[in-house]
Amino acid sequence: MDIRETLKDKSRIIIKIGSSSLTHPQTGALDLTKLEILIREICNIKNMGKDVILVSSGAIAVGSRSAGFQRKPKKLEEKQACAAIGQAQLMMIYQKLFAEYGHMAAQVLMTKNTITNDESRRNAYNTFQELLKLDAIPIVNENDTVSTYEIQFGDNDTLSALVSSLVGADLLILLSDIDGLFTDDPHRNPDAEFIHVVESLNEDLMKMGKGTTSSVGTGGMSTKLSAARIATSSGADMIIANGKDFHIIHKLLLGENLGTLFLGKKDHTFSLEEYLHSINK
Ligand SMILES: Nc1ncnc2c1ncn2[C@@H]1O[C@H](COP(=O)(O)OP(=O)(O)O)[C@@H](O)[C@H]1O
Ligand SMILES: N[C@@H](CCC(=O)OP(=O)(O)O)C(=O)O
Repeated sequence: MDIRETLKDKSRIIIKIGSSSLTHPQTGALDLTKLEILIREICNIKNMGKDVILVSSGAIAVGSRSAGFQRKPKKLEEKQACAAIGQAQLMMIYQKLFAEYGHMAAQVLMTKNTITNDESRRNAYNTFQELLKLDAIPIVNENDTVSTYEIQFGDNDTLSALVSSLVGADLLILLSDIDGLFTDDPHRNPDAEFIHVVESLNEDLMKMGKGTTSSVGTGGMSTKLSAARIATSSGADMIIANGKDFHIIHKLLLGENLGTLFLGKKDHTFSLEEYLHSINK
């Protein structure tokens, strides 16, 4: 059987959208046409009886545009203020659009502490389980406004993989401004070649992921590959695909050969506890 065929059977799906996929490149303002499509795609997955969690970036990009910044703010307190403005705007739009299709959006803001502290992690786990039981669509972002080092070191690629591991998702989809993983950053190296499937993430592959040149993105490909390591070793498949047209979501779930597919490990080698121990050392 084609490995992509198995994507039809996924039942707990995390979708991560990067800032660059939510905003107009010329102005940085939200692309409302694209958002309408995103919400329809997600509601349709819910209507199939599957669980969906959306990890949405964009708070700083949207807030900084509203606050009149010409480019991504550099100072920490500026980013935090912009995140506060932008997150509220994003949630207002998500609430409205999901409600139009009869679905409930729920905001979950997390910090690194939510994952590293045993009690907070258990709380977060219980909340996710309950939200999914209630058929709500959790919309996750880092709590950028209050968590200083999150903004400096944090990125939603890693966060989405940790959420994927926490809730036992079977598929993580990262939608970005690029078709998937190339052998090198194609914006800098025109000879870079596209990689369709990654069966095992070795060190050579990890080195292919470079940072970002985008004016709104944060992690680039390197954080997406770290996310792939976490997600696949907790048993989930992961796809990096282009978020320029969100119709790609149902195409991926029908098994179309789009994006880079990272195959989940069958032996579930990832331990959230061990990972937390390693980042706290
Ligand atoms: N090996 C690679 N393959 C593909 N893209 C790469 C690679 N290395 C670095 N990149 C860069 O990563 C960018 C995507 O990351 P980013 O800008 O953070 O987007 P997002 O906001 O979607 O998270 C691409 O536009 C590309 O320039
Ligand atoms: N939490 C931040 C985004 C962090 C992040 O990883 O951004 P991106 O590289 O656009 O996915 C925000 O909402 O602005």
